Amino acid sequence: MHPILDGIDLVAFDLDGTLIDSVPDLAAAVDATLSELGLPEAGEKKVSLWVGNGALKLVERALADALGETPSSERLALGHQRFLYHYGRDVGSRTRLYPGVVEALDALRARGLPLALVTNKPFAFIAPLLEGLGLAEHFALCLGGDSLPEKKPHPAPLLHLASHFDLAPSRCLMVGDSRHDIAAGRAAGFRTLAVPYGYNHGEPVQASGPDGMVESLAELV
Ligand SMILES: O=C(O)COP(=O)(O)O
Ligand SMILES: [Mg+2]
Repeated sequence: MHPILDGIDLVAFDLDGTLIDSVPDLAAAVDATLSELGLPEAGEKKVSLWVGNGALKLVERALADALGETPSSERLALGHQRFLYHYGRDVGSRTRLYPGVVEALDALRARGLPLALVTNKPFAFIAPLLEGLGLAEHFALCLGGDSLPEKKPHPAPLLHLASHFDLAPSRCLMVGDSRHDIAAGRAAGFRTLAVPYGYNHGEPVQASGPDGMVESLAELV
């Protein structure tokens, strides 16, 4: 086991960019939304830079880029609604697990460590995605970006987890791909571990100062 797990009793994982490469499906839904609104499509490269703060922010960034200005609240509300519709129609057909994810989750579970999922993605998309990937049974608790009044980088979802499992935050580890995961983890008093292969607005996640880094989750176990 990786030394970062010493003294850890709960491992919380981010989803997009950490466990799954979800940008192909996110970009398809963003592009379907933009086309419907008569705007040019964005493509996967741009969408990968906008992921990380939930669906509403993703749509706001896409509309601002296409329009060259901040979208009106009416246009944003419509875009958000259309994005949720398009993403919900096909949440996972092009989404893939990153290498090492299944081995890591299986090995941690075999050691009796409870696993949690803390994503900024809307809660409604979590179950269909996990089911499609064969991970429906792996997590003792899942929180989405709309499960609580605050989302990452706010510490509230992580503090909720620690208290749900009756653990001191210092016995919990947050594993993620973006500065929002590391900031939330640090603010909650969790240990933090970053992966470099996901989405962090085009910046290296090392810059946010995680307690550890692994190239692949397989290194955890
Ligand atoms: O939905 C997002 O913007 C990002 O989701 P994540 O928190 O699982 O990376
Ligand atoms: Mg992420």
